[in-house]
Amino acid sequence: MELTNLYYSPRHQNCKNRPLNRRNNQTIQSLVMVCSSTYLQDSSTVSISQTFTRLRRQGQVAFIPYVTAGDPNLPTTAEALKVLDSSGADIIELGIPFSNPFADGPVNQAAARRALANGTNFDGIISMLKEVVPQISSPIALFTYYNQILDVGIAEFISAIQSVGVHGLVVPDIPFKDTAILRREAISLHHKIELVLLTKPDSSTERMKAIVEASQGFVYLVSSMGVTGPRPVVNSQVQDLIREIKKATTKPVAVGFGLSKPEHVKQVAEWGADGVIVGSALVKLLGEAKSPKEGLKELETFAKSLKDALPLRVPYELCAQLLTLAK
Ligand SMILES: O=P(O)(O)OC[C@@H](O)[C@@H](O)c1c[nH]c2ccccc12
Repeated sequence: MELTNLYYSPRHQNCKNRPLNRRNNQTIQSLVMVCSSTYLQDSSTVSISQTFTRLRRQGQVAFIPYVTAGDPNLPTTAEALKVLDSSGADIIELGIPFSNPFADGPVNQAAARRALANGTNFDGIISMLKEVVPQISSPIALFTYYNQILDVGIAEFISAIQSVGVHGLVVPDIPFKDTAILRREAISLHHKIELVLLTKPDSSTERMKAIVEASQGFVYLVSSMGVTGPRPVVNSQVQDLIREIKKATTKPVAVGFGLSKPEHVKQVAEWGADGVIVGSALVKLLGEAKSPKEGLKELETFAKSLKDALPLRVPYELCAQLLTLAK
């Protein structure tokens, strides 16, 4: 843990976003270690909301990788989920390949084509998840276009993903009026699926407020207009967008679209994001590698570099204790 990354979390009203003084580092480091270890819970698979609560206590930003199921094949996806889980993923977004992924850029579109070409389908993904979910601690947020749910049937789709322990659902193209139907189906006695909604840079304040109000687990802030895919730099608007959303809700905000380098995720975290979502840059490594084995190795290395780039936040009340102690 790089102590220079220690700074107040912008979450607390009277908190200032400034580095902690570096005096007496040993004391600070040992206290942070003790405090974060007391918070360390058994992170066996818990819900998305609970994951963010744990991370908030530990002063951590969620690393949320995205991969496409079945690319390059389902057995490799099974391994990729385990690799991402052991490389620091806090939540994993898993895409169901679709024939018309209109919100996706070339990398994710190619991944969907490869997955569909090798016969990947919903039933195969469910069977794979049945095996893998018990082996990982990161909750899975399934990513799908709305038509794919309607093709299976809302009740059947929700029941199938609940049965294998999926915790979240991200449906970028669901009409806002239909989200209540999905939320109703997704809450069952035994297992609630959290429906994550997306807000975009061009969402009106009124629409953004309605989205953050209805979103469960976290709010997905799409960082830039257009389709998914690596951007050279992070849209500077994101800092203000995060601030606007945090005026409207205390729910966690995770930023995605275009984040493709460690410095991107660090920047977004320092702007106050509670989570960062990286897809295409990981999908490219996994799906376009010389072999699945090579792809898994590159996935692991890159995922770890992204996780390591995320700053540790020390909750304000802990900062105050640290600073008194360090005097
Ligand atoms: O690929 P990127 O630019 O890193 O963005 C994440 C994105 O892949 C993932 O969240 C996602 C995949 N397909 C989508 C379609 C719409 C919104 C989001 C997505």
